[in-house]
Amino acid sequence: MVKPLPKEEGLDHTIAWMNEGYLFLSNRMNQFNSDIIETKILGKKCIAMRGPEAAELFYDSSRFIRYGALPKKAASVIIGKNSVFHLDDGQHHKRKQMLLNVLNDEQQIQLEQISKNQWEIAIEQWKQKDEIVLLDELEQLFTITVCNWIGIPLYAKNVSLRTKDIRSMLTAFTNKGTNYFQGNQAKKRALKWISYIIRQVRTGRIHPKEKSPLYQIAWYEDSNGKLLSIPNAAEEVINIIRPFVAITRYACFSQLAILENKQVKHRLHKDSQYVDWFIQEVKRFYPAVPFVVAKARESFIWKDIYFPKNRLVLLDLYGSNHHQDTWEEPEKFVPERFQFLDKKDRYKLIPQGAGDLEFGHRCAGEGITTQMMRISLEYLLRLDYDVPDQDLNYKLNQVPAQPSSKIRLQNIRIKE
Ligand code: HEM
Repeated sequence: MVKPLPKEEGLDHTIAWMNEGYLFLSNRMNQFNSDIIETKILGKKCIAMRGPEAAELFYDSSRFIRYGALPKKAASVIIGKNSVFHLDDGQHHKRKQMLLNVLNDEQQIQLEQISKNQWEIAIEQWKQKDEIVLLDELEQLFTITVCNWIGIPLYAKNVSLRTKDIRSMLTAFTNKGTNYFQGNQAKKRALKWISYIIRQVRTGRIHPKEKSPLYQIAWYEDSNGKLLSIPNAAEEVINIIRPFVAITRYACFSQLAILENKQVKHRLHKDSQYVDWFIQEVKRFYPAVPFVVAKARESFIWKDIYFPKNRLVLLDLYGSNHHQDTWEEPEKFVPERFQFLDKKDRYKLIPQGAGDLEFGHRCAGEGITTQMMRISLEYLLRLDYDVPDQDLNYKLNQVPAQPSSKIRLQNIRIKE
């Protein structure tokens, strides 16, 4: 027997979604006491679901495809029209392989060194200032690091503009979409910039190191043996730069977690196992990507629910990471909970997607995100500073979320 899906009254719920942000889906699921509901956003009917079983279904590529799932506006500003996010089956697998190769262990070692050098330089500058705004400083630090690592020349005079453009892309849908125009302009500038660099590589005017991300993407051939078009190659480069700079939010939230949970600092200094749990808890607890979208490949029935062909399906990432059936006291920040989580479980902790890394759409940068969070923690823990009065709250209806004050720190000095 097919069950009807609980759904809220009303023609369309886009406004409610903009008002409620990360909580939009959970609010309705809690209200209907159901982990699967129907809703309508941007005029499209969607099935929304949460929890580990839903994640397992969502990442079953025999059931779902990505092509055409994201609305065009979001697709063009956030991730580009022909990027890996939209590909399915063999084409997806081949492109994902290339990206995973770009982000391999050897590259991560290079990245570690570049990142640490940039942290040392930044801290020397912070020591000279009365006050820093941590998020702003980190955005610049991460922009320089990622460009350096990818192999993109970045001149000092352009650092502020490039950093600002990446921030505008990240926040294009913040403030109920009013930042969209800025985000779109920034994306166009970034595409022009990176397209120029790809052209320079292909015409032999720039010689990036053979294994560098820039080299690999510029010379990548698709399944038909053709090089990616220049805009498409530029999109894939931007799809590394943009999420890399997004890690700054996690770095700031780590700092917030330390400020708000005084007991964790001591253990972070002493216990590397605890550092792992802490990073996982930051990723679980604090908001990043609210949900992911796919489209039903064919009609099917799951748990007596009918999924029609082409129906949009949303997996609630934030709601899954805060679901009380999966997590004990989910609204408390408790790193120790991760000592009990089976590391092989691919469907419970899902801030960066779930399932298989190679064959599914799970985030290609998960390892790098953890690595950068660990380095950020290591350096921030070496510092002493004063924390002036400020608004450290973050809003769950602002996507992506960040502490309101962006974390102001004063009188920075290195610990004795
Ligand atoms: C703040 C840190 C990050 C968060 C919260 C995050 C989150 C996500 C999410 C939710 C997805 C989509 C999964 C899906 O569509 O089912 C994704 C995919 C992806 N991410 Fe990340 N990500 C982060 C950092 C990174 C970094 C640092 C990189 C690269 C250096 C990266 C590269 C990618 C790529 C290439 C994909 C597409 C994978 C595919 O479609 O197969 N991400 N990420």
